[in-house]
Amino acid sequence: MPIPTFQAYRLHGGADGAPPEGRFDTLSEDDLSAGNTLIKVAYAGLNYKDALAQAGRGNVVRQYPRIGGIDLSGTVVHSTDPALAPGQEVVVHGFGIGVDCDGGYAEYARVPHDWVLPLPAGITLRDAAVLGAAGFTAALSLHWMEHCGLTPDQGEVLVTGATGGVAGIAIDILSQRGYRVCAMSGKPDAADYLRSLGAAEVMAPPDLSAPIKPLMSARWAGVIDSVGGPLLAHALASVRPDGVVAAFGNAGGAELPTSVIPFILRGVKLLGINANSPMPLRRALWQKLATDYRPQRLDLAARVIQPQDLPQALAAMLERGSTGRSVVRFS
Ligand SMILES: CCC(=O)SCCNC(=O)CCNC(=O)[C@H](O)C(C)(C)COP(=O)(O)OP(=O)(O)OC[C@H]1O[C@@H](n2cnc3c(N)ncnc32)[C@H](O)[C@@H]1OP(=O)(O)O
Ligand SMILES: NC(=O)c1ccc[n+]([C@@H]2O[C@H](COP(=O)([O-])OP(=O)(O)OC[C@H]3O[C@@H](n4cnc5c(N)ncnc54)[C@H](O)[C@@H]3O)[C@@H](O)[C@H]2O)c1
Repeated sequence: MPIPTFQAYRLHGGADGAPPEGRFDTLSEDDLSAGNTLIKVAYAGLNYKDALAQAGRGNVVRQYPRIGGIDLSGTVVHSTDPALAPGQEVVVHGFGIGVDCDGGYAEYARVPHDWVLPLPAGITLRDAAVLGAAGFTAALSLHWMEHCGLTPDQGEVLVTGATGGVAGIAIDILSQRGYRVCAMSGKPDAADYLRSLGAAEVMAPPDLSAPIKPLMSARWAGVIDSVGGPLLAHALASVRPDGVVAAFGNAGGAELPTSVIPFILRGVKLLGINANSPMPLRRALWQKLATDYRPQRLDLAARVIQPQDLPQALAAMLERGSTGRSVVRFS
C-alpha cells in the first residue's frame, strides 16, 4: 500500500551561488532518492555537517533539491531484503545520506538495504539517534586509540570542542572506561555540564595568537579533537611519548600548522577518523556502543526538538551556540 504524502525539510539550490533555501515540502515516496528499503523516520540527528549543508558551506551538498540529515533512526516499512522485516528498528548514518542522496529530515527515508543497521539489543530509537553519527565517531576514535595501545593508566585524555555532540559522548565513554578526561571548552558556563558528563577537569583553550612551539611539556596520553586548525597543532605539541591523537573534526579550521617534531621525537600517533566506515566495522562498533562503550549519561547531552525548530538549531551550531547532541523527532 502506498504511504501517504509526508513532510520533508529540503534544501533548494540558491541562484548564482547564493546559499540554499531550506523549506518543508510535501512529498510522496516517489520523490525520494533511490533505494530498496523504506524507513519511517523516528528521529534524525543534528550534526555539524548538516549545519554546513544548510548554510551552503564546504561544498557539502552538490545537487539540489536535497533532504538533509546525515543520520536517522526509524522502523522499516518495507524492503526487498528479507533480512529487514517491516517494523525492524534500524539506524542509518553516512554513505552520503543528507549529502549525495536524501537523508533523515523527513517522515520517511529510502536507502539501499546494505546501508541499514538493525539496532543492537538494548538501544532505543531515541538513543540510537542521540548516538547517531556522533556516537559512532566517538566510538571509532576510541576504538583506534585503544588499538594503538591507549589505556587509562597511561595518563590523561584531552577532549577538544568539548561541548559539541561528538565530544560530549566521547567524554562520557572515556570516563566510564576509567580514563581521566580533561575537557577543553571556550564556554566558561559549560564547566558544570562537562563535569556532569564525566570530565575530571575543564580547561579553557590556549592563547593561539602566540606562535605554537614544536614541543611543549608533555601532558596528554591521548587527544580526541573536534576542532583541527591551530588548536590541534597546539595539542600535538603536548602529547606524551607514544601518545595517540584522534583527529575527526575541522570546526576550528581545516589547516594544520604543525611540524614533524612531535611525531619523530615523541612517537606521537595522529589517527585520521572518518565515520563513513565499512559495514562490518559499523556493526562491531554499534555492538560496542550497546555494551563496553555504552555511554552512561546520554540524557545529559541529549535534546529533542520539533521539526519546525530544525533550521534555527542547525544555524546555531555554526555560531557555537549549541551544546550536546540534538535530535529532531519525526514520529
Ligand atoms: C560527518 C562527517 C563530517 O562532518 S566531515 C566534515 C565536514 N566536511 C567538510 O568540512 C568538507 C569540506 N569540503 C571541502 O573542503 C572540499 O569539498 C574538499 C573536500 C577539500 C574537496 O574540494 P576540491 O578541492 O574542490 O576538490 P574536488 O571536489 O575537485 O575533489 C578532489 C578529489 O577529492 C575527492 N573528494 C571530494 N570530496 C570528498 C569527500 N568528502 N570524501 C572523499 N573524497 C572526496 C573527489 O572525488 C576528487 O577525487 P577524484 O578526482 O574523483 O578521484
Ligand atoms: N571525521 C568524521 O567522520 C566526522 C564525524 C562527525 C563529525 N565530524 C566533524 O567534527 C566536528 C564536530 O562535529 P559535531 O557534530 O560534534 O559538532 P558540534 O557543533 O556539536 O560541536 C563542535 C564543537 O566545536 C566547537 N567549536 C566550533 N568552532 C570552534 C573554534 N573555532 N574553535 C574551537 N572550538 C570550536 C563548538 O563550540 C562545539 O563545542 C565538526 O568539524 C564535524 O564536521 C567529523
